[in-house]
Amino acid sequence: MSISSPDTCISHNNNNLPNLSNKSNGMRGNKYNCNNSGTPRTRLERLLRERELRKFNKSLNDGETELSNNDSFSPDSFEAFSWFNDEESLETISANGCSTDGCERQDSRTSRERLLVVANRLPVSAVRRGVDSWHLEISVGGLVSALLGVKEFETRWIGWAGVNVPDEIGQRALIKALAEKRCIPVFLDEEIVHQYYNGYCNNILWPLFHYLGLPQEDRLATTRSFQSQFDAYKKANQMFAEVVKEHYVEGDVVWCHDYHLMFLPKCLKERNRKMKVGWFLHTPFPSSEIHRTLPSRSELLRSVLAADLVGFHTYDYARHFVSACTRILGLEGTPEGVEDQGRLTRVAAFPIGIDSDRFIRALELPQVQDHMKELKERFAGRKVMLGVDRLDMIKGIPQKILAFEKFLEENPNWRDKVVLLQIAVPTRTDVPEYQKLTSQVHEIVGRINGRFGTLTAVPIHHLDRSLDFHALCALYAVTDVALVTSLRDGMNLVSYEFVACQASKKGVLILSEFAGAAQSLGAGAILVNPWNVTEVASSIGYALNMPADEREKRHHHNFVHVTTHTSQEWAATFVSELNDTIVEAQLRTRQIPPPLPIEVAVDRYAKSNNRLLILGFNATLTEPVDTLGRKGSQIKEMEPKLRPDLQEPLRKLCDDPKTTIVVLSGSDRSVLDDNFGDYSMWLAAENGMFLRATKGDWMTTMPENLNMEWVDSVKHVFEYFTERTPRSHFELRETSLIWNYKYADVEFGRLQARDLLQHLWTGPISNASLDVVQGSRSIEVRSVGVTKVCIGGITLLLFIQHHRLAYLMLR
Ligand SMILES: O=P(O)(O)OC[C@H]1O[C@H](O[C@H]2O[C@H](CO)[C@@H](O)[C@H](O)[C@H]2O)[C@H](O)[C@@H](O)[C@@H]1O
Ligand SMILES: O=c1ccn([C@@H]2O[C@H](COP(=O)(O)OP(=O)(O)O)[C@@H](O)[C@H]2O)c(=O)[nH]1
Repeated sequence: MSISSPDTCISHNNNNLPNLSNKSNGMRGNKYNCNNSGTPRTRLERLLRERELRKFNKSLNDGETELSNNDSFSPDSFEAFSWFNDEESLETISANGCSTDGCERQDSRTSRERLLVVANRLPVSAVRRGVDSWHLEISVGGLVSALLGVKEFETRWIGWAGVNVPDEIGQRALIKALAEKRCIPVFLDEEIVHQYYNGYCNNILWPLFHYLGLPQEDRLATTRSFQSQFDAYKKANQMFAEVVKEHYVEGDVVWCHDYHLMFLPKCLKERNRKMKVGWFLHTPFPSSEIHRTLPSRSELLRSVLAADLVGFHTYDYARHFVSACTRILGLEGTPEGVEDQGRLTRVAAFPIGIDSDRFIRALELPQVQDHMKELKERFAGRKVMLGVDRLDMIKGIPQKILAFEKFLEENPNWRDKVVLLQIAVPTRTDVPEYQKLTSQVHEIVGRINGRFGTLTAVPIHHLDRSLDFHALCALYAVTDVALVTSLRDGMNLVSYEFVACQASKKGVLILSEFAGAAQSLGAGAILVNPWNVTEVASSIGYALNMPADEREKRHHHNFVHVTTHTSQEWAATFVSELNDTIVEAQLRTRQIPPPLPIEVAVDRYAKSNNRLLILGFNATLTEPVDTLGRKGSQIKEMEPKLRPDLQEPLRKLCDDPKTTIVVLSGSDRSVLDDNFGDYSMWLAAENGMFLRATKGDWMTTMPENLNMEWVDSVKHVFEYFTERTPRSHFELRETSLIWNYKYADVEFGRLQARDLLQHLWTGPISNASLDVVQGSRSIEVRSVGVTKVCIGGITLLLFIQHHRLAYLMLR
């Protein structure tokens, strides 16, 4: 049993106002930083920050406001989302003749930023009552609970209402009923739900992301149906994208949620590049070794990377995601996120929270007090232990019950003094794995109750149903020990809710170390490995016997965390980070040279009689080819060969008496000779160190006294590392040496590069006049001043002057 660990949520830069210069210089705080502590605490702070951002953005866009259209947005008939929060008694909502107090209530805070939440499940599930009549029930699950606590934004929710509606009358009536709750449905037919939701989402991605692998007995069948399920998944994501497009207003923040919608960021950006798109994963993201097994691994990662900001609950999940992108896609992981050809997708940790006030306030309500009284009377003389979970294999319900059995077995004196209440909310009941789990749990509960029950009492009360909010709050409040034994869990909000309701009782939380919540509530909880039944059983004993002062201390730690890291803050931080990310991307784009105005260039070209075209070689005249890196990762590489489709146009240009062509490259002379030897042009090899007209001989521009004595010793170091780094190689050029690890395992290559540099600095080059240049996957050592800019530039300027040429440089 491990008792408490310090809160590991790392704080980050204090970003009450945008500190853009720092960030764009790569000086942000920790890698994949945990953002809670940097959140503007008050609404005023946040407004100031937003105003500052808008002003800043405006200056970038010559007077256009890009960040949000708060001021111009006029409210429509949608009711504020806060009905979920204000209307505590709301268990079910009748869509016909809406029962809530403010269905038509207009939102007075019209300046709030518009947020489109896109999630597979709407916060309400629809039940048909007639041809055009619907009954709406609140959906159960942490995603819904957390997002309902978000009040800062002008929110609309796009998702599936959990029901098949094949007819138009029914669809129209449901659209209308949901509109009153600011919800917009995506209609998925039965076949799509079967293949996309039950199949790809819940039978493949869900177990995989929770380290459970694919279902064992069905492995072959699953593999066979994989492609059709993935096709349905993509199709469903396209359908979500269509609905977003219909309801999107320029400036909206579009926040996509969870593993159901990994394809959505790509679909949205393809439709509108300027849309502000964030994606947040509510489950763990597994180690890249697990993600690698997924046949559609690359496609899914690339689609998510289309978002501007990608968020996870914990630092670990973010790290796993970045590592999957580097190892599987061969992209560059940076402290900010993932980079692909100059475009950055920001990746960060945003630990979710709950609307703690709502729970604390609820405890004062008379109906909750009544519930509490009933429960206390019912279980008088016994300690109450509580489990609240969806009936899902990730929640470790069998493990929990077996540990309780072991505790009763080993502690006969407790048998009539403790009761375990397990709320097991049915979920995904069409998926066979979930059906099997239900029977398994029922069997274990029956056995234990048969074994330890008496005529008047049973040790386990197991409920296959959900409870309404008030009943749940009462239950949390009267509990002595809450037991969360998830085998893996993105966060687990039940543990937060329990803590919020324990201000007077100060009960104990036993929490799985495999729940995201363990990182934030580890200081006060008893952390356990749910697979270790003996450890969990002894933790139960420890918790039941814990003295009051220890309970109080532990509770205090957790209560402070739960009440300060709320769902409101979580959403505000995510959205504000998304806005910052967009501004930063604009700044970065401004540093990139503007694209060539083709029409102007063509016009000038046509009018001039004496032209010089300076062309780069690698990536300008060559073409990328797919190669396989270590472990099968796909890497785009440039072959040092002129693209076949450019041969003809290049020859025409070279043969034009009014045009002089120079290819300026870092490559050595032989590469340029091989590719361009029979064209009529100029070649500048090794960044201009060597120059020749193809009709003549090579000339060198190398300074006469260039010291090359260092080459042999550097070569030794390079050879040493090449031998020890599979798939790396080095090139010996006339004036430089390059060690290249672009085909090697990215992370190992980087480690080796660091060691190599250390060897160089402490050995062969410590006294030499050399430049060491670190490329993204290479290390180059060359004499001081041997660069494309210095040598190539000087050479070319002399060349231009000599020929009295106007010039255009293409790289
Ligand atoms: O919509 P369902 O298929 O019925 O499932 C319910 C939700 O389960 C998952 O919840 C996760 O989100 C919580 C909040 O971030 C987190 O605390 C928990 O650990 C996760 O399991 C799922 O990710 C949601 O999409 C579902 O709606
Ligand atoms: O009878 C119930 C049981 C649970 N919940 C809610 O379901 C959510 C469960 O979220 P958690 O993050 O613990 O796990 P998830 O089910 O999302 O995987 C919590 O907000 C609970 O309040 C509920 O509304 N009624």
